[in-house]
Amino acid sequence: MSTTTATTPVLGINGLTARYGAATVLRGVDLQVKPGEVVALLGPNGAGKTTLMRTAAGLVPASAGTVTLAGVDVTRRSPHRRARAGLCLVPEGRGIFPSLTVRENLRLQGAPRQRKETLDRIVEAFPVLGERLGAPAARLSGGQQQMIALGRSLVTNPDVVMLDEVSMGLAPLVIDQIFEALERLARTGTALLVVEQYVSRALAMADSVYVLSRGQVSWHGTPSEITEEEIMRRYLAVELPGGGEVA
Ligand SMILES: Nc1ncnc2c1ncn2[C@@H]1O[C@H](COP(=O)(O)OP(=O)(O)OP(=O)(O)O)[C@@H](O)[C@H]1O
Repeated sequence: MSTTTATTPVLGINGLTARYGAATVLRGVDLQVKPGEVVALLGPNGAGKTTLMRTAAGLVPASAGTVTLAGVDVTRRSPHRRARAGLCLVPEGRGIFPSLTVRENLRLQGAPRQRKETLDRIVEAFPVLGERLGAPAARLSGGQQQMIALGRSLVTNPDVVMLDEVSMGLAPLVIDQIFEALERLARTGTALLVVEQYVSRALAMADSVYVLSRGQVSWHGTPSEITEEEIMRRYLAVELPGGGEVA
């Protein structure tokens, strides 16, 4: 009997290195998402956050290191098999099909037998989608389109969902709704790895925080161990009013 099961991460990233051609973008990244945990992944533009998620999902090959799902090494598995093993990526830009209806977008994944049940669950989480099931996704607002993307992540009942800048381009009120939906999702026990430009929102919901700088983890801890200001000033190189130094 294993005594490590309780702490085995749902998603384990170990010494991960990835490159585009000659450019190395991730350099030996270690990151763990434990069951049911919300992990925020922060860092300046170009640090490699999207690449980390794409490599975990199998869309970018790892040139060194491993990706594990519930302790199982999936580094050489296809994106499809990783999705079946419980990993879901909600990409930046939403990845929905504008000309298909809301219902069709939500039905693209998942076993046909469970479609009705799944659709009910998604509509329960995002009631506004229930009112627009027959409409082409292109006719929905940006926030509603993001709800489709999030809804699709529920279809396969994943153990861990990676969310890349889900608030991008949305109005504050809509972002509130999206984050409420994420918190509901987290409460059901789904682990989340969240890349988010709004540091305060990310810190408010995270159990664990990683800061990535130039493809390496530059800080890791809990939100109680760091302030938003410190992250902005030391790691994101954002000049704050009052003349804070830039790292
Ligand atoms: N398909 C690609 N081909 C070549 N280089 C790429 C590709 N995608 C990203 N890069 C480069 O890899 C580096 C990391 O990019 P990535 O998008 O992972 O960073 P990020 O932290 O997500 O940044 P952002 O916040 O701007 O999305 C950047 O220098 C970027 O220009």
